[in-house]
Amino acid sequence: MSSHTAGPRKHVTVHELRRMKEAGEKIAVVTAYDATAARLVAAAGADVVLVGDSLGMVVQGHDSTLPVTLEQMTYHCAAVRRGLARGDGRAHLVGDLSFGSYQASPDEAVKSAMRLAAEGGVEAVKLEGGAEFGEVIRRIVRAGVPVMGHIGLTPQSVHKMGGYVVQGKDSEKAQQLLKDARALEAAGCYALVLECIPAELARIVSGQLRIPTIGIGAGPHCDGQVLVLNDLLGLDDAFTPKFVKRFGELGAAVKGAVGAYVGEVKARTFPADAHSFHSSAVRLVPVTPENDREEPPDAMGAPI
Ligand SMILES: Nc1nc(=O)c2c([nH]1)NC[C@@H]1CN(c3ccc(C(=O)N[C@@H](CCC(=O)O)C(=O)O)cc3)CN21
Ligand SMILES: CC(C)C(=O)C(=O)O
Ligand SMILES: [Mg+2]
Repeated sequence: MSSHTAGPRKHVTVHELRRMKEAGEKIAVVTAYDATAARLVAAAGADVVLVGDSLGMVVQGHDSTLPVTLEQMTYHCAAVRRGLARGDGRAHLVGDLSFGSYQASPDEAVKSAMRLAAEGGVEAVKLEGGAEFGEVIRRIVRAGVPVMGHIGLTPQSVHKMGGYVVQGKDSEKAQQLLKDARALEAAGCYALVLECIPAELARIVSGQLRIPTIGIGAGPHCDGQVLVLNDLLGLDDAFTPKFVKRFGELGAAVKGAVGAYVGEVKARTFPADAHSFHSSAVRLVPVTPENDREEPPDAMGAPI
């Protein structure tokens, strides 16, 4: 039944994602920003790895995704691609187009998408926006790069939305969102992220589209789900929106492990002999005027 426990590890393509929707198999998407994380999430069975521009907040410490550049997205995508290359090659890799890299003109959007594919090694790009991006999407797809759409709460428009708030709550906004979803499918998107919208609306959108919907804060009726890796690992106590479930408490685990290391360094129990290198030849190092001096005493005043 579940394809990640047994069977061939064939690469997840845009066609495979469509097949999964038709077969009613849920799609699991998770972010990664570096090679180590990519290797771990792929080994855990994620179908799709997303290099999200959320790295601006998670990795760079900004309070929005707006400062992230295409250069930086390319760098992180390439690192994730190299991490995936060390695994079984099953996961599908998508990278976010950064703010400012696709909005000004279709020509610039095509160039940005091609750079992320060529240098970053992604097989698809994701961009935020509704029907107004139809032309941009058509042009990128025509250039050979699959496009994942993203509507609802679109973090690159945080100032337009007036904050990170749930979208599509009244029937007029819900109607508009459904129209956008249809337009994005018609423009050639192969999948669509629905972020922070009512579960009832996400259910209707998912039922009306033939392309898979990937929800984050969009309820259980989407064809797949996406979460930021750091959020699902429980690495950050400060970021706790309603849609995040912590599947681990790695923040506490990290503090525990690093605290133990610090304690052992202070107590002189680390490094032990097992972690040290030895060479009997070193005693034969000739004593010269330069190295013939007493070792400094340690802080306790004892000779080392
Ligand atoms: N670590 C991380 N996880 C993410 O999911 C994420 C990022 N960063 N950065 C980019 C965007 C920003 N995102 C956000 C940020 C905050 C809320 C938030 O505070 N939502 C409120 C909703 C309030 C309301 O409208 O009722 C919540 O309580 O969930 C939602 C999405 C999602 N993305
Ligand atoms: C949360 C997902 C959908 C995203 O766009 C990101 O991580 O940047
Ligand atoms: Mg993003």
